[in-house]
Amino acid sequence: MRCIECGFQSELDQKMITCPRCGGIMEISVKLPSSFSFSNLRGRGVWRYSQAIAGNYKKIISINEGGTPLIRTRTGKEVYFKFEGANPTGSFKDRGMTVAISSAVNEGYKIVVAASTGNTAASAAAYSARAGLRIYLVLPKDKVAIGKLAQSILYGATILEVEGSFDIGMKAVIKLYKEMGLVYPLNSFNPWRLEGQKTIAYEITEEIGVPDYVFVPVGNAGNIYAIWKGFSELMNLGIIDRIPRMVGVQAEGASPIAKAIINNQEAPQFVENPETIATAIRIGKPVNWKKAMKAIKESQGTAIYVNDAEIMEAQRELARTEGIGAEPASVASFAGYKKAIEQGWVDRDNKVVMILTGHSLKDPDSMIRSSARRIVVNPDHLENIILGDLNASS
Ligand SMILES: Cc1ncc(COP(=O)(O)O)c(C=O)c1O
Ligand SMILES: N[C@@H](CCOP(=O)(O)O)C(=O)O
Repeated sequence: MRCIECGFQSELDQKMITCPRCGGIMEISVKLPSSFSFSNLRGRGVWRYSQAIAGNYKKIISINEGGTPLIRTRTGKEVYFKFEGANPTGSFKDRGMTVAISSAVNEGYKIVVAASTGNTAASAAAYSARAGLRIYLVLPKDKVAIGKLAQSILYGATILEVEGSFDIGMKAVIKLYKEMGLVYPLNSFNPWRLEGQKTIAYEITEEIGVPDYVFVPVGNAGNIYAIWKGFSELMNLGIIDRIPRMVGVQAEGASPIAKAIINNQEAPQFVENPETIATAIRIGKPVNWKKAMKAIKESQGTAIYVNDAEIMEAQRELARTEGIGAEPASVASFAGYKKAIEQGWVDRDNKVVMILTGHSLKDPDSMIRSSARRIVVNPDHLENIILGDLNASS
């Protein structure tokens, strides 16, 4: 393990979450066994890749996460959507949560905590329930999509609401963890969680080989790093000979990393009051910014931002042309891809994967805002509507 801030190094230690020397964010290095081969793996989902997941797990808390569909666009091009909405609680967070909660259980913790814009909360609450752990969730008051809040309530979490943005809750959780060793933190500054999320890269590689580009929505910025880490591990072992360019996509009103990359700055300027319709990525101070920028730079990728109108248009287009329902933050990847095509730095013939991070049902309000054809009818004469349409189109 190595601290990304001060360079402190340690043997793998599953109790270690932040740097014991400076409190910074830790990276976990994994050397896959030289015998690693996709053809020898058994089972499906995250734990199919257990040889690659750092740590010891006497007991695994799983709800059969991962193994999500990689859906090819109906245009027939080599363009794919990795639909993370198909995870047990409807987002990619479940991949990380199975590993983080299993670590918490194996290390003897009884209480877990997370700050969240909603998806981490729902996932953490479900896995805590399955593990029999007590969970506290710190949420930005009135800023969490209704489906996610409903999930957290259903799974029995204690919900602590704070005024202001997610970043305030995130800071409070880090402080709580550092000052009160009793609680296990489930956010993505916990590097063990990212060990689960990196399996997205393993699944993509096993199914279609190496894409040219992977588009990832970026909020707290752990996932883009985790996916890059997965590809890097496979390349270090010689299973693949290159890694895809990682493209981070942020919402314009919450885009510190994208702006830093675009403006060629070493570090982002944090956003005090992030605003976007994509509440899941309404984050102004991403804790993993260093890891995300490393992933982008080392993969020779880039970052881009999209505005709320582009996000909502992408959500509609994805649903109405591909039949895939994803929440606003999720479709930032598709909105980013469309922009990259428009700007001409991605070609329609490139092999591309867009990560659709969460299910549309998470945020019903966003779907209801879409233009809809809703007609009050006489139930005895439904045919009038259809015949009228046929006449109009002939
Ligand atoms: C649906 C969704 N997409 C994307 C993200 C961004 O992921 P990350 O925080 O790992 O950048 C989140 C949460 O942050 C999310 O809930
Ligand atoms: N969108 C996230 C924000 C927290 O991210 P995390 O990956 O650090 O837990 C959420 O769903 O809460």
